[in-house]
Amino acid sequence: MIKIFRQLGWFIKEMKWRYLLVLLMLLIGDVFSLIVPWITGYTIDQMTMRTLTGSKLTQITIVLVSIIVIGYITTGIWNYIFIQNANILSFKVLKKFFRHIIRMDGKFFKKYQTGDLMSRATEDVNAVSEAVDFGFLMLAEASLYLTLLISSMFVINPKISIIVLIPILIIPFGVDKLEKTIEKLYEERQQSTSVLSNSVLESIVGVRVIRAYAKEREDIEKLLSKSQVTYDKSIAFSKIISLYEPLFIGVFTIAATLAIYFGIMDVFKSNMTTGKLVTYFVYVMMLEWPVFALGAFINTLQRGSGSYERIDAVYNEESDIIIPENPLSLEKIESIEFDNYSFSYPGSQVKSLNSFSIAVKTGETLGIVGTTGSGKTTIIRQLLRQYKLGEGKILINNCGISEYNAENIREHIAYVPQEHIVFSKTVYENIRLGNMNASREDIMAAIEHADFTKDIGTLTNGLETVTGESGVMLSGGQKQRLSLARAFVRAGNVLILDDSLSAVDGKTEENIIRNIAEYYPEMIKIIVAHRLSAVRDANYIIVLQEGTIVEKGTHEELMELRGWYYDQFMEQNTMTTQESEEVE
Ligand SMILES: Nc1ncnc2c1ncn2[C@@H]1O[C@H](COP(=O)(O)OP(=O)(O)OP(=O)(O)O)[C@@H](O)[C@H]1O
Repeated sequence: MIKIFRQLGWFIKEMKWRYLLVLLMLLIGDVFSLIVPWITGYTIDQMTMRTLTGSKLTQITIVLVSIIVIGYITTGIWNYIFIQNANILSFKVLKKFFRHIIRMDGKFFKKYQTGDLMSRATEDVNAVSEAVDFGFLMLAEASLYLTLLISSMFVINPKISIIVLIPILIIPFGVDKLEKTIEKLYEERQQSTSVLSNSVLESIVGVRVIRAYAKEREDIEKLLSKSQVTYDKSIAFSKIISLYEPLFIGVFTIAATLAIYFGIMDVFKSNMTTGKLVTYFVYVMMLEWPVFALGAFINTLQRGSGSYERIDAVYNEESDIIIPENPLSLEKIESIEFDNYSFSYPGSQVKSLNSFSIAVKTGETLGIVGTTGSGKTTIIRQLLRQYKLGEGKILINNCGISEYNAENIREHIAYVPQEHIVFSKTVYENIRLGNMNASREDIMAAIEHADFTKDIGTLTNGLETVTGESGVMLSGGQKQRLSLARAFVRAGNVLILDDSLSAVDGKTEENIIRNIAEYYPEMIKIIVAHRLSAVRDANYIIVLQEGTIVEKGTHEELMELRGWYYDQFMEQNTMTTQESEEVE
């Protein structure tokens, strides 16, 4: 339980003045609320002694009204500060969370799936902020109120107060017994929630494929079984949590019974006035709230602590991409070289790149072709520093790639990935993401170079058309050209197309390749393709098989070799000729 204070110590320290103000407000509110029973007892004694005058009654009424007003103001202030604190903490935790995951590498995203990260960023962050809001409030309220109440009770009757305190001492033992079980059950519940979130996300994203393959029933059953696990875990957690309430209520009832019994005995023995007994009774009744608050706070803080651990686990994940202490500054990428480079993905024994060597410099085009799964995308991922480095060297401007900051390298690269990421924004905003400083003219030119202009006219609102979630409003070819236009506005030194022309027809591909050569002559171009026409004019073409370069040269040289490239080219050409004959 103390763990949460260690975990959130940094926040409490940052917000110490706010917390002190809250404590002051609570103290004022609590002291004033204790005066009410005291005044009640005093008034009863005045009445029984027949000394209560009209002016005394007016004074008493004024004091009581003032107490209500002060209580209202102090409660308003601490409430406001607590809610604000919770919001500030959520914001800070989320900011750190996103900053951290955005820097993570491929290994991290293999370990933490999207649904899991979403559940940590929502449910767990809420539980932590609830701990700061409701949990800390309960703690402050319970400890302050209990101290004040018990002290006031001691002032009235120390003997009975000692007897009342005895059952309250039972609480820490009960809490200690329950704590470990609660911690375990909470972690299990959160874990199953993460698994469920992930499945729900997968089903929503893949709903079209599920329908197309008539897998609705199987998918619903899969989701139901995961929901059942989460339900069972939640019930087990709630059961143990519900043990808290009887513990605290039981303690309170014992304390109240003892107070009533011994209090009446003392009045019979004339050790206490009736008014004092009434005040004492009210104080005992008032014990119920802080005793309950103590239970609620332990419960909330424990959940907050468990959730903080789940968030902290993400914070503690370190990227394999080491940031150099004194990175070299990269103004422009002029050359890229892989020298005898080998790489295996984390946890894999297979070499996805094997003794791979190639060099390309400003103005040149490198074409990468080969069988599927031969390592083409892996080369790009290594250049973009998405995974740890392998053996051998990758040189940028003749210096080791690890001597630069990964972000600095990426700044100069305009990259069109295989999977097109389109955000639910307008077409214009989607393209502008490539370069937020790009002018409208730059964007229009990029659209033209991506051969996308003719499509804009067919969209409902032209450039202002909202693409819908993941670009549902666009065809596959349109998404590809939108991604291309985004890369063209980037104004980097390196253009990487990872099979980015696969969804466009031959004519459009030809236009785009011609535009790249004409408008971006200074860039280093790396084109990964299955259709060989996309790399035909490249300065170097490499053919990959199982991570190894098996053929290398210009189009003409490779055709002379009569190897894989030649066979593939002939096959693709025959298919294209047949297709055009069929059209005719
Ligand atoms: N994250 C990963 N973890 C482990 N192995 C991976 C990972 N990504 C790719 N691989 C493996 O590395 C090899 C090369 O994959 P890569 O994506 O580079 O192939 P590719 O040539 O681009 O294929 P395609 O033409 O189908 O896009 C494949 O055997 C693949 O299964």
